[in-house]
Amino acid sequence: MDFQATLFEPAPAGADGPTGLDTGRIERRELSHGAWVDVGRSWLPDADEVLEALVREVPWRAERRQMYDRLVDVPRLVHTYMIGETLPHPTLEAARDALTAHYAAELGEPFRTAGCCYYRDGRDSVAWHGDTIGRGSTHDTMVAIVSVGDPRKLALRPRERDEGGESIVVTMGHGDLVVMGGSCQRTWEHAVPKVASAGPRVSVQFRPFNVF
Ligand SMILES: O=C(O)CCC(=O)C(=O)O
Ligand SMILES: [Fe+2]
Repeated sequence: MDFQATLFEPAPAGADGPTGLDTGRIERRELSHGAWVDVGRSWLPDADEVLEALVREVPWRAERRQMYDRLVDVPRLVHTYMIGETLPHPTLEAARDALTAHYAAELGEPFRTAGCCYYRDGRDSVAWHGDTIGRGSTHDTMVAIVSVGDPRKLALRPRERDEGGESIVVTMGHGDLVVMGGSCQRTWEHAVPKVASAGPRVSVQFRPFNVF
């Protein structure tokens, strides 16, 4: 099931004004177990330029992981900008800072790192997981994702599925913002499933210190 616009509570109007990075347009959906997800459609300005800069300038790395007795390719390219590193487009830095300001009261700390994933086509994906390395496994936190390029689905499901909680899907389109918050990383899992056909998509995940 896709998100209906009507399922979202309008967020309190922000003081950010009508220009780009308007955090007043972000809408929240409460999930179970104290998890929630915020969505801002077409939120990121300069999305075409940002996509181009990301594809061109990020030092993309292919990873391989041990799977039982064999090494398998991780089906996407990755790179993480650590604290203090310059991001490949100024709009990404402006976005991170706007998100830090918007969520300051609720999050209590800035977004610091920027994880980048490059999904080259529909075969690239990320399997079900929570971002539970570091404090996300024990504390409420946030992971803010901006998505550029072809739309892909972010699927979310409660970790304990015997309680009847069904999974939901948020389509992440070009320039969209999706923030997973509250207990989402430890009580829910998320995935970007493979699809029959898709063009390139890059996601940038802003995280606080010690959340991965
Ligand atoms: O690409 C995305 O939007 C999600 C990526 C993700 O879940 C992760 O890197 O932890
Ligand atoms: Fe994740």
